[in-house]
Amino acid sequence: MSNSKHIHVVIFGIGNVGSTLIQQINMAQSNLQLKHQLQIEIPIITNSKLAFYNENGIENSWLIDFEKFSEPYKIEDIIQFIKAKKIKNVIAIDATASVDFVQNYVPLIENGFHIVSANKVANTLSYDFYEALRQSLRKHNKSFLYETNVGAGLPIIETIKNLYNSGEHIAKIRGVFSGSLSYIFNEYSESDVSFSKVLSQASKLGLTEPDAREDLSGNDVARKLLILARELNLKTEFQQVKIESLVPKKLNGKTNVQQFNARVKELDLPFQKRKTALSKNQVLRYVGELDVVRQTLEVKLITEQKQSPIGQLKGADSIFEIFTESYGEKPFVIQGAGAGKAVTARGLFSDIVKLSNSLN
Ligand SMILES: NC(=O)C1=CN([C@@H]2O[C@H](COP(=O)(O)OP(=O)(O)OC[C@H]3O[C@@H](n4cnc5c(N)ncnc54)[C@H](O)[C@@H]3O)[C@@H](O)[C@H]2O)C=CC1
Ligand SMILES: N[C@@H](CC=O)C(=O)O
Repeated sequence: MSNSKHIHVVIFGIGNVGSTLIQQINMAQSNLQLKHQLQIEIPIITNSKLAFYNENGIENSWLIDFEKFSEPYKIEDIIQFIKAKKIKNVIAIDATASVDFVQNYVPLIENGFHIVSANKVANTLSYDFYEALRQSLRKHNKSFLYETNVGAGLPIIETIKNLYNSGEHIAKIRGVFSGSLSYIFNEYSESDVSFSKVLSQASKLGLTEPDAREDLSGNDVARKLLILARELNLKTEFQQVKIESLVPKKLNGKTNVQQFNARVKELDLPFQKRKTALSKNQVLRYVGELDVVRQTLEVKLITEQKQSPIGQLKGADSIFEIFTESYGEKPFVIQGAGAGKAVTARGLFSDIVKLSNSLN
């Protein structure tokens, strides 16, 4: 036990992904110890308002402990606790979808935290923010891993980075980038169930964003495209992504999530019309395309032949077709579950282990 490396993980956001990560870490302890001489402790867990602290690491009773003993917090309280208890090797996990939370990244980095994030927001704000974050990481010698930002647990970002760093010329990345939209259109195209019902199933399975309009508006796919573009050193902004939104204007903007959910049946008729217009061999798919040569990014709903690789997708699978110089006309393809709490939490866990291996 004494030779183990101790890693401390502070989890922000204990929803679908965050709570599954806690379960996966708890279940993997003896294996991590045996194979990697690694002990991962979780001294703090939080939701948007409350934090629960245990300097020795939360226990299996964490859910009840959180309900009973959590208290309101500010980010300074978290930093202060870690400092006061002299806790080293600390990784902040962002398992929120919060725009506000990413403003904490730089203060966390300045106070010794590494970051592992499932939240796409930090990588998709302005390019100035993107750069400032990386400057802070370099200055404080800290790491920021975010493999789950694109394709959940699939190794997309690392693959793209490795290809790019080895000088491979990537011309285009095309595919179905969203697990939830994949599930929605795979199910909807094949079944007689209404669009709103399929959407609600996707949400119950933990596939959608906390606000499903983030998926339906195309914003979530646009973010993924932008993240990949920036990995390829394109200084692109979110506003440059051409987006086809599937949310009618009247349900966007002025309605909140609850109001949208209450009126979601209004989506049924327009989607039924699109479905009726399909021939027997066609399906609907929401695709993204990053054309690196032209520097264009576009996300849209298309009609696809059932027999094509994109047309054949099942479940919540994503597919990424990567066109490069060495692979020629035939793309290099990565396919698999592109959303879901278990695969996403596993992706975060892999980032934690990867980062831990680089720490002393
Ligand atoms: N569910 C999935 O399949 C995938 C999710 N992701 C990303 O993972 C993140 C989490 O997704 P889910 O767990 O499905 O969402 P969720 O809605 O189930 O959980 C989000 C949690 O974040 C908490 N939260 C919100 N604002 C916060 C703040 N300022 N500080 C601390 N906690 C805050 C909420 O209270 C909630 O506990 C999102 O960014 C999502 O895009 C990424 C890949 C796949
Ligand atoms: N809503 C997203 C979740 C993961 O990023 C998706 O469906 O891909």
